Order: sequence, then structure tokens, then C-alpha cells
Amino acid sequence: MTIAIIAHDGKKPEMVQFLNENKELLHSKNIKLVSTGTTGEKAKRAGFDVSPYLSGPLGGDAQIASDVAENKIDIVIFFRDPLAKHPHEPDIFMLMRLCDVYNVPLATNPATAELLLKGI
Ligand SMILES: O=C(CO)COP(=O)(O)O
Repeated sequence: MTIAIIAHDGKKPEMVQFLNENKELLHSKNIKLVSTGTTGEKAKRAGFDVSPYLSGPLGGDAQIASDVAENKIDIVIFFRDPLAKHPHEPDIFMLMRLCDVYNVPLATNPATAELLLKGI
């Protein structure tokens, strides 16, 4: 199972906390993590094995969206910062749209992500 993890800057601490709280599960069950660039670096520093794509504003969201369209991702965990502006907003919407097009579970906050992981 492949899980994409993405967090905007204001949500990166929450992402690291979420990963740590679910460490046991995320290190087991054949789970592969992919991420946008900076999120991936933070996750790596926290001890997770992650394959990072480009940073979000430089095309990382678009790369993950492409993987979603190609059926390479099973779950997207995307902690968006609703209080910040993002220059790559079209890419963010594209990623969320493609999750809906391809019926890929998408969690945009820790509470939903927690429920999703419980369903694995
Ligand atoms: O911008 C992002 C998602 O839209 C996240 O990108 P980074 O993980 O590279 O910061």
C-alpha cells in the first residue's frame, strides 16, 4: 500500500506528530510512503523511510496527482493550511480533484487521517 503524505509549512509539525503517533502502523504492513519534497525531508528526519518528489510549489503536488491518476497511490494524507495563501493553488486543487475522480481516500486533517489509518 502506498500512502502520499503532504503538509503545508504551517502544518508540518502536525504531520510529524501524526507520523510519530502512528509509527508502528506506518513502519509495518508493507506501507510505502511518498511525499512532496520538504514534507519528505521532515519525515525522514523523524526516522521514516519516504520517497520525496519535488517540493509542492515546484511541482510536487502535480507529481503526486499524476501518481493518483495512474493508480499508484492508495491514500493521500494532505494537511493543508487553510489560513495561508499558496502560489501553487491550481496544483493543490488538481490533486484533490483527481482524488475524487479516481475515488482515492483523501484526508486533509489529522482527525480524518486517523480514521483512515484505522480502516487499513
Ligand atoms: O506545498 C505543499 C503542498 O501543496 C507541500 O510541499 P512541501 O512538502 O515541499 O513543502
